[in-house]
Amino acid sequence: MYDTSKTADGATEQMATKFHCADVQVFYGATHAIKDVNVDIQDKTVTAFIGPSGCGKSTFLRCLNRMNDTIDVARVEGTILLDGEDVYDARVDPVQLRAKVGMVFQKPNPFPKSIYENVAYGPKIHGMARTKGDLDELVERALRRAALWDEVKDRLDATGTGLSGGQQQRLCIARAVATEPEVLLMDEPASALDPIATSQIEELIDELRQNYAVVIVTHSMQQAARVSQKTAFFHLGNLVEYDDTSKIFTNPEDPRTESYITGRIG
Ligand SMILES: Nc1ncnc2c1ncn2[C@@H]1O[C@H](COP(=O)(O)OP(=O)(O)OP(=O)(O)O)[C@@H](O)[C@H]1O
Repeated sequence: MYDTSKTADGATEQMATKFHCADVQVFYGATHAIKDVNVDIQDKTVTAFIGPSGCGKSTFLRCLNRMNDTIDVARVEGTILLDGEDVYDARVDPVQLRAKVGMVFQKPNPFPKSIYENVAYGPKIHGMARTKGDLDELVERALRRAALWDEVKDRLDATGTGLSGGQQQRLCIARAVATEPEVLLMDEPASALDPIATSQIEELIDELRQNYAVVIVTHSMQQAARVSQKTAFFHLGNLVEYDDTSKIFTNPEDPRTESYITGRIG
Protein backbone atom coordinates (compact mmCIF):
# COMPACT_ATOMS: atom_id res chain seq x y z
CA MET A 1 0.00 0.00 0.00
CA TYR A 2 2.99 2.29 -0.14
CA ASP A 3 4.53 4.14 -3.02
CA THR A 4 7.86 5.84 -3.22
CA SER A 5 7.83 9.53 -4.21
CA LYS A 6 10.86 11.67 -4.82
CA THR A 7 11.20 14.88 -2.86
CA ALA A 8 12.70 18.04 -4.36
CA ASP A 9 16.19 17.11 -3.20
CA GLY A 10 15.89 13.64 -4.71
CA ALA A 11 15.42 11.82 -1.41
CA THR A 12 12.62 9.28 -1.32
CA GLU A 13 9.51 9.61 0.78
CA GLN A 14 6.90 6.99 1.66
CA MET A 15 3.31 8.00 1.06
CA ALA A 16 0.36 5.83 2.02
CA THR A 17 -2.31 5.05 -0.52
CA LYS A 18 -5.40 7.15 0.09
CA PHE A 19 -7.62 5.92 -2.75
CA HIS A 20 -7.26 2.51 -4.37
CA CYS A 21 -9.23 2.47 -7.61
CA ALA A 22 -9.63 -0.76 -9.59
CA ASP A 23 -11.44 -1.44 -12.88
CA VAL A 24 -13.48 1.76 -12.60
CA GLN A 25 -16.02 2.35 -15.36
CA VAL A 26 -18.46 5.23 -15.68
CA PHE A 27 -21.39 5.30 -18.07
CA TYR A 28 -23.69 8.21 -18.84
CA GLY A 29 -26.57 6.24 -20.33
CA ALA A 30 -24.93 4.55 -23.33
CA THR A 31 -21.78 6.75 -23.25
CA HIS A 32 -18.81 4.91 -21.76
CA ALA A 33 -16.97 7.90 -20.25
CA ILE A 34 -14.40 6.14 -18.01
CA LYS A 35 -12.91 2.85 -19.16
CA ASP A 36 -11.30 0.41 -16.80
CA VAL A 37 -9.28 2.87 -14.74
CA ASN A 38 -6.81 1.49 -12.20
CA VAL A 39 -4.90 3.92 -10.02
CA ASP A 40 -3.69 4.40 -6.45
CA ILE A 41 -3.83 8.00 -5.25
CA GLN A 42 -1.31 8.88 -2.58
CA ASP A 43 -1.87 10.69 0.69
CA LYS A 44 -0.14 14.05 1.32
CA THR A 45 0.54 14.41 -2.37
CA VAL A 46 -0.90 16.65 -5.08
CA THR A 47 -2.11 14.53 -7.99
CA ALA A 48 -2.97 16.32 -11.24
CA PHE A 49 -5.47 14.94 -13.75
CA ILE A 50 -4.66 16.22 -17.23
CA GLY A 51 -5.88 15.44 -20.73
CA PRO A 52 -7.87 16.85 -23.64
CA SER A 53 -11.38 18.22 -23.19
CA GLY A 54 -13.99 15.49 -22.71
CA CYS A 55 -11.45 12.76 -21.81
CA GLY A 56 -13.13 12.10 -18.45
CA LYS A 57 -11.02 14.00 -15.89
CA SER A 58 -13.97 15.59 -14.08
CA THR A 59 -16.03 12.40 -14.32
CA PHE A 60 -13.29 10.38 -12.64
CA LEU A 61 -12.72 13.09 -10.02
CA ARG A 62 -16.42 13.00 -9.15
CA CYS A 63 -16.23 9.22 -8.61
CA LEU A 64 -13.98 9.81 -5.61
CA ASN A 65 -16.66 11.50 -3.49
CA ARG A 66 -19.71 10.08 -5.23
CA MET A 67 -20.68 13.36 -6.82
CA ASN A 68 -21.76 11.31 -9.86
CA ASP A 69 -24.61 10.00 -7.65
CA THR A 70 -26.25 13.37 -8.21
CA ILE A 71 -26.33 12.81 -12.01
CA ASP A 72 -29.33 10.59 -12.88
CA VAL A 73 -27.87 8.97 -16.00
CA ALA A 74 -24.45 8.28 -14.46
CA ARG A 75 -23.50 4.72 -13.45
CA VAL A 76 -20.21 3.88 -11.71
CA GLU A 77 -18.76 0.35 -11.66
CA GLY A 78 -15.59 -1.12 -10.18
CA THR A 79 -13.89 -0.60 -6.86
CA ILE A 80 -12.92 2.62 -5.09
CA LEU A 81 -11.48 2.23 -1.61
CA LEU A 82 -10.73 5.17 0.67
CA ASP A 83 -8.28 4.02 3.35
CA GLY A 84 -9.35 0.49 2.50
CA GLU A 85 -13.10 1.17 2.86
CA ASP A 86 -15.45 0.87 -0.09
CA VAL A 87 -16.72 4.36 -0.97
CA TYR A 88 -19.71 2.81 -2.78
CA ASP A 89 -20.78 0.53 0.07
CA ALA A 90 -24.53 0.92 0.68
CA ARG A 91 -23.79 1.82 4.32
CA VAL A 92 -21.71 4.86 3.35
CA ASP A 93 -23.58 8.15 3.77
CA PRO A 94 -22.57 10.33 0.79
CA VAL A 95 -22.95 13.49 2.91
CA GLN A 96 -20.45 12.18 5.47
CA LEU A 97 -18.18 11.02 2.66
CA ARG A 98 -18.19 14.49 1.08
CA ALA A 99 -17.23 16.04 4.42
CA LYS A 100 -14.20 13.74 4.39
CA VAL A 101 -13.53 14.21 0.69
CA GLY A 102 -14.12 17.93 0.12
CA MET A 103 -14.55 19.52 -3.27
CA VAL A 104 -13.76 22.89 -4.80
CA PHE A 105 -15.31 23.73 -8.17
CA GLN A 106 -14.16 25.68 -11.20
CA LYS A 107 -16.40 28.65 -10.53
CA PRO A 108 -16.25 30.00 -6.96
CA ASN A 109 -19.70 29.24 -5.53
CA PRO A 110 -20.03 30.77 -2.05
CA PHE A 111 -23.48 30.64 -0.48
CA PRO A 112 -25.33 34.00 -0.54
CA LYS A 113 -24.59 34.36 3.17
CA SER A 114 -21.93 35.99 5.32
CA ILE A 115 -18.27 34.98 5.14
CA TYR A 116 -18.63 33.49 8.63
CA GLU A 117 -21.73 31.47 7.73
CA ASN A 118 -20.13 30.11 4.58
CA VAL A 119 -17.39 28.52 6.65
CA ALA A 120 -19.51 27.64 9.72
CA TYR A 121 -22.19 25.81 7.72
CA GLY A 122 -20.36 22.46 7.37
CA PRO A 123 -19.13 22.24 10.98
CA LYS A 124 -22.68 23.12 12.14
CA ILE A 125 -24.45 20.40 10.15
CA HIS A 126 -21.84 17.86 11.19
CA GLY A 127 -22.16 18.85 14.88
CA MET A 128 -18.46 19.72 15.15
CA ALA A 129 -18.82 22.64 17.57
CA ARG A 130 -20.57 22.59 20.94
CA THR A 131 -20.36 26.29 21.68
CA LYS A 132 -20.22 29.55 19.75
CA GLY A 133 -16.60 29.87 20.91
CA ASP A 134 -15.77 26.45 19.40
CA LEU A 135 -17.40 27.46 16.14
CA ASP A 136 -15.53 30.79 16.06
CA GLU A 137 -12.28 28.88 16.46
CA LEU A 138 -13.13 26.44 13.69
CA VAL A 139 -14.03 29.30 11.35
CA GLU A 140 -10.81 31.16 12.11
CA ARG A 141 -8.69 28.03 11.65
CA ALA A 142 -10.29 27.24 8.28
CA LEU A 143 -9.89 30.82 7.04
CA ARG A 144 -6.26 30.82 8.13
CA ARG A 145 -5.61 27.53 6.33
CA ALA A 146 -7.13 29.01 3.21
CA ALA A 147 -4.85 32.07 3.58
CA LEU A 148 -7.86 34.40 3.76
CA TRP A 149 -8.11 35.27 7.46
CA ASP A 150 -6.08 38.49 7.37
CA GLU A 151 -8.14 39.84 4.50
CA VAL A 152 -11.56 39.15 6.04
CA LYS A 153 -11.14 39.05 9.84
CA ASP A 154 -12.69 42.51 10.23
CA ARG A 155 -15.69 41.80 8.04
CA LEU A 156 -16.83 38.27 8.82
CA ASP A 157 -20.46 39.43 8.64
CA ALA A 158 -20.09 40.78 5.11
CA THR A 159 -21.53 38.69 2.32
CA GLY A 160 -19.25 36.05 0.76
CA THR A 161 -20.41 36.87 -2.74
CA GLY A 162 -19.05 40.43 -2.30
CA LEU A 163 -15.43 39.22 -2.25
CA SER A 164 -13.15 39.22 -5.31
CA GLY A 165 -13.04 36.06 -7.45
CA GLY A 166 -9.77 34.88 -5.93
CA GLN A 167 -11.01 35.61 -2.40
CA GLN A 168 -14.28 33.78 -3.14
CA GLN A 169 -12.30 30.74 -4.30
CA ARG A 170 -10.22 30.82 -1.10
CA LEU A 171 -13.50 31.13 0.85
CA CYS A 172 -14.71 27.98 -0.91
CA ILE A 173 -11.45 26.28 0.06
CA ALA A 174 -11.98 27.44 3.68
CA ARG A 175 -15.51 26.02 3.51
CA ALA A 176 -14.14 22.71 2.24
CA VAL A 177 -11.38 22.46 4.89
CA ALA A 178 -13.71 23.52 7.74
CA THR A 179 -15.10 20.01 8.05
CA GLU A 180 -11.55 18.66 8.57
CA PRO A 181 -11.49 16.63 5.35
CA GLU A 182 -8.77 14.14 4.47
CA VAL A 183 -8.88 14.74 0.76
CA LEU A 184 -9.52 17.84 -1.34
CA LEU A 185 -10.77 17.45 -4.90
CA MET A 186 -10.33 20.55 -7.05
CA ASP A 187 -11.90 20.82 -10.49
CA GLU A 188 -9.97 23.54 -12.34
CA PRO A 189 -9.94 25.73 -9.22
CA ALA A 190 -8.00 28.58 -10.80
CA SER A 191 -9.40 28.69 -14.32
CA ALA A 192 -11.65 31.66 -13.55
CA LEU A 193 -8.91 33.61 -11.77
CA ASP A 194 -6.29 36.17 -12.78
CA PRO A 195 -2.56 35.29 -12.57
CA ILE A 196 -2.07 36.75 -9.07
CA ALA A 197 -5.07 34.94 -7.59
CA THR A 198 -3.96 31.80 -9.47
CA SER A 199 -0.54 31.89 -7.91
CA GLN A 200 -2.09 32.39 -4.44
CA ILE A 201 -4.26 29.31 -4.99
CA GLU A 202 -1.24 27.33 -6.21
CA GLU A 203 0.77 28.27 -3.12
CA LEU A 204 -2.16 27.26 -1.00
CA ILE A 205 -2.43 23.88 -2.74
CA ASP A 206 1.21 23.27 -1.96
CA GLU A 207 0.59 24.03 1.72
CA LEU A 208 -2.56 21.94 1.87
CA ARG A 209 -0.71 18.81 0.86
CA GLN A 210 1.02 18.83 4.25
CA ASN A 211 -2.33 17.69 5.66
CA TYR A 212 -4.36 16.30 2.78
CA ALA A 213 -4.32 14.31 -0.38
CA VAL A 214 -5.13 16.89 -3.07
CA VAL A 215 -6.42 15.94 -6.52
CA ILE A 216 -6.62 18.70 -9.07
CA VAL A 217 -8.08 18.70 -12.57
CA THR A 218 -6.32 21.23 -14.73
CA HIS A 219 -6.11 22.26 -18.36
CA SER A 220 -2.86 24.04 -17.69
CA MET A 221 0.15 21.80 -18.06
CA GLN A 222 2.30 24.52 -16.50
CA GLN A 223 0.03 24.43 -13.47
CA ALA A 224 0.19 20.63 -13.26
CA ALA A 225 3.98 20.80 -13.47
CA ARG A 226 4.14 23.53 -10.79
CA VAL A 227 1.79 22.11 -8.18
CA SER A 228 1.70 18.32 -8.46
CA GLN A 229 4.02 15.47 -7.56
CA LYS A 230 1.97 12.87 -9.45
CA THR A 231 0.21 13.27 -12.79
CA ALA A 232 -2.44 11.13 -14.45
CA PHE A 233 -2.96 11.61 -18.19
CA PHE A 234 -6.43 10.71 -19.48
CA HIS A 235 -7.38 10.24 -23.12
CA LEU A 236 -10.80 9.17 -24.47
CA GLY A 237 -11.85 7.82 -21.07
CA ASN A 238 -8.66 5.81 -20.55
CA LEU A 239 -6.00 6.49 -17.97
CA VAL A 240 -3.07 6.36 -20.35
CA GLU A 241 -0.23 7.09 -17.97
CA TYR A 242 0.23 7.81 -14.27
CA ASP A 243 3.62 8.61 -12.83
CA ASP A 244 5.77 11.17 -11.06
CA THR A 245 4.98 14.58 -12.56
CA SER A 246 8.65 15.13 -13.43
CA LYS A 247 8.66 11.85 -15.40
CA ILE A 248 5.40 12.60 -17.24
CA PHE A 249 6.68 15.99 -18.35
CA THR A 250 10.22 15.01 -19.26
CA ASN A 251 10.16 11.38 -20.30
CA PRO A 252 6.62 9.97 -20.77
CA GLU A 253 6.26 6.32 -21.69
CA ASP A 254 3.23 6.55 -23.98
CA PRO A 255 3.29 8.38 -27.34
CA ARG A 256 -0.20 9.80 -26.59
CA THR A 257 1.13 11.45 -23.42
CA GLU A 258 4.05 12.87 -25.33
CA SER A 259 1.77 14.21 -28.07
CA TYR A 260 -0.41 15.92 -25.48
CA ILE A 261 2.37 17.52 -23.46
CA THR A 262 4.09 18.73 -26.60
CA GLY A 263 0.82 20.23 -27.86
CA ARG A 264 0.15 17.83 -30.74
CA ILE A 265 -3.21 16.64 -29.34
CA GLY A 266 -5.76 18.38 -27.20
N1 LIG B 1 -23.76 14.94 -16.91
C1 LIG B 1 -23.39 14.29 -18.03
N2 LIG B 1 -24.30 13.67 -18.80
C2 LIG B 1 -23.93 13.02 -19.93
N3 LIG B 1 -22.65 12.94 -20.39
C3 LIG B 1 -21.72 13.56 -19.66
C4 LIG B 1 -22.03 14.27 -18.46
N4 LIG B 1 -20.86 14.79 -17.96
C5 LIG B 1 -19.89 14.42 -18.81
N5 LIG B 1 -20.39 13.69 -19.83
C6 LIG B 1 -19.62 13.10 -20.95
O1 LIG B 1 -18.57 12.31 -20.41
C7 LIG B 1 -17.36 12.51 -21.12
C8 LIG B 1 -16.26 12.99 -20.16
O2 LIG B 1 -16.62 14.31 -19.71
P1 LIG B 1 -15.81 15.05 -18.54
O3 LIG B 1 -16.54 16.33 -18.26
O4 LIG B 1 -15.56 14.12 -17.44
O5 LIG B 1 -14.43 15.34 -19.29
P2 LIG B 1 -13.27 16.35 -18.90
O6 LIG B 1 -12.01 15.68 -19.29
O7 LIG B 1 -13.40 16.78 -17.49
O8 LIG B 1 -13.58 17.55 -19.88
P3 LIG B 1 -13.24 19.12 -19.77
O9 LIG B 1 -11.75 19.19 -19.73
O10 LIG B 1 -13.79 19.66 -21.05
O11 LIG B 1 -13.91 19.64 -18.55
C9 LIG B 1 -17.67 13.47 -22.26
O12 LIG B 1 -17.97 12.72 -23.40
C10 LIG B 1 -18.91 14.19 -21.75
O13 LIG B 1 -19.72 14.61 -22.82
